[in-house]
Amino acid sequence: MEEELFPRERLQIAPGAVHVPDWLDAGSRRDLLTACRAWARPPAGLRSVRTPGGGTMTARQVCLGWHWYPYAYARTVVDGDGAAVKPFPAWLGELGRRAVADALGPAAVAAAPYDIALINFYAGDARMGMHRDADERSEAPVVSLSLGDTCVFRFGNTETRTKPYTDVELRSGDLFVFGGASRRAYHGVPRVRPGTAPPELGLTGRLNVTLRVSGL
Ligand SMILES: O=C(O)CCC(=O)C(=O)O
Ligand SMILES: [Fe+2]
Repeated sequence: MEEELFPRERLQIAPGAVHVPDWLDAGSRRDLLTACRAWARPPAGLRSVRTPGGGTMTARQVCLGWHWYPYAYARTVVDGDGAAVKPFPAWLGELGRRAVADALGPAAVAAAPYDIALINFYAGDARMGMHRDADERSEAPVVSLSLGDTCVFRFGNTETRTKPYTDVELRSGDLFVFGGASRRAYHGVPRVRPGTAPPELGLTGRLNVTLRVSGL
């Protein structure tokens, strides 16, 4: 890996929202990618998400534990092949709890276990519009892990899709956690930088895994 001219430092972007660069070690990045490739296979595999307005999200998605579709959760892929959603593995929940403890401190770790993963795959210049993660009943922090291409992650406020917001570069191996006062903040991915994935990982494109507590 290329040396950074200045090491990237962990940064609180807003109260309860923290970016931790290079949180995943090399082995964990490889293991998570291998797992994502298996989860992407049918049944209940990677799919394009259609929105009620008639659009299609440019990032493709696969879910674990609960299936997300605009704008609710189900146990089967109700807007796809109808198959049962793949189980949410215990090791992923443990990773989520460790991430929250590292980013926000042990007191921020939710009592309820993580039970949802949404895995988004951004090919080429796919992106994601400003939105809130609002279909979970739990206020537990959302844990976001990134692999592959670098993106611009826009983290805003709880009131509007517009300014004020902060743009953060998320790179392969980075962790971003948002909970507390930031749990319902608008956020999105205005741009991915194609071709920026570190070659040693062997991923073309960008993967983002968010872990959530459903409260369902
Ligand atoms: O890809 C990302 O970094 C964000 C994904 C996201 O906001 C979501 O899945 O709700
Ligand atoms: Fe989100």
